[in-house]
Amino acid sequence: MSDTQQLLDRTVDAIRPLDAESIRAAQARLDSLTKPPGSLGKLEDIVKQIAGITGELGADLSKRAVVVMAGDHGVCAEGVSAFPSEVTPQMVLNFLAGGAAVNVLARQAGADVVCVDVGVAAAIEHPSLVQRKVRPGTDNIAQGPAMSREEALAAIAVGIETASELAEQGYAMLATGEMGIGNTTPSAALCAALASMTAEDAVGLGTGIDASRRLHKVGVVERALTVNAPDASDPLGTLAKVGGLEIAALTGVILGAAASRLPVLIDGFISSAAALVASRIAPASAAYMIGSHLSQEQGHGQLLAAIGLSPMIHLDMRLGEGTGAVLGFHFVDAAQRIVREMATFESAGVSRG
Ligand SMILES: Cc1cc2ncn([C@H]3O[C@H](COP(=O)(O)O)[C@@H](O)[C@H]3O)c2cc1C
Ligand SMILES: O=C(O)c1cccnc1
Repeated sequence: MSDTQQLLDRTVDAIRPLDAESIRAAQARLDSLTKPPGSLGKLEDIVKQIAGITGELGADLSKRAVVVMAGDHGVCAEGVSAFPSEVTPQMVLNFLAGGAAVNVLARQAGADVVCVDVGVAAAIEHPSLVQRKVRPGTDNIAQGPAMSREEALAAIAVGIETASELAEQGYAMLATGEMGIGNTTPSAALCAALASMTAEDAVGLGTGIDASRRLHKVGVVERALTVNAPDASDPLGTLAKVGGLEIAALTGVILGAAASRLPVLIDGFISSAAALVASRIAPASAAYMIGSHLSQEQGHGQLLAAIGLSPMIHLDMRLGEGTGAVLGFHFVDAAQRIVREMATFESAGVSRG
């Protein structure tokens, strides 16, 4: 068995269920606070989930990072995006210079941005770029597999190692982000292959194609499914056939975060496709995921539902990069602050119903 397969198997084995006793203690604490039971809605769910993950109530999650995985897509040759592949390395340099939307929103949320080249088609030189290129872009999924099974495992390993290194450095919470022109196409193919969605349901406008180009993109996804015949009972093989390098690496980040008992905020359509693969490889990993926003990308709602996630915010965003996920950090902070600072019925002298 290959080293990367062993790393994946070890990581999956290390993912434990959440701590039921800590969840019970969080529920009891929440019910003692000066509010009708359950009235803080999803904030209460987050408090319980974080307690179950960390084993403590109101844990300090201030050291956090968004991992931006970058890779290119052979399927861009089919004309599925409004932008050319050159934008992928150009945006990577923008991330490294601190000028992209995710950098601004990460600063707002006190998060570091970690940018990893796992499969950009061009060579990028920058001292802050994590160089982990598995191969320079995928092959065209409309004609054959995106990559080999071994390459998919290698990209997953990059993500697992990134998450476990961040955990060792004391990061307490992660978010997923990506950059890869064309990547809404393999993401839609993964939805169709693993979540029983039709290509028509799963394909959206991505960076802003028009309605007729979207119909063409639906046909490209259908061709990718016919040509590759992915098997839903083999999520790794499906990822290799119709996925992408940055998607595979994000699958690894999510599995690695779960194995290290770190909460992981899931961004938009592409990150959620990676989360879908993670949940199919290791169902226990879903308990460590926190849905962030509902992307405008068609199919994101159905995709989140297939993983069992529900979004916290609806801001009509459709960018990716991790922008929605880092905004989600603010709501996790708010939830943790509630459980740390709110008065109880007893301490405030408020009568219970
Ligand atoms: C300037 C620019 C910045 C971006 N940041 C994220 N994306 C987003 O758009 C791409 C997916 O859409 P499609 O499948 O239609 O190509 C991904 O790179 C995603 O991260 C961007 C796209 C552009 C053009
Ligand atoms: O939801 C996303 O992640 C998304 C949607 C459109 C384009 N890029 C990313």
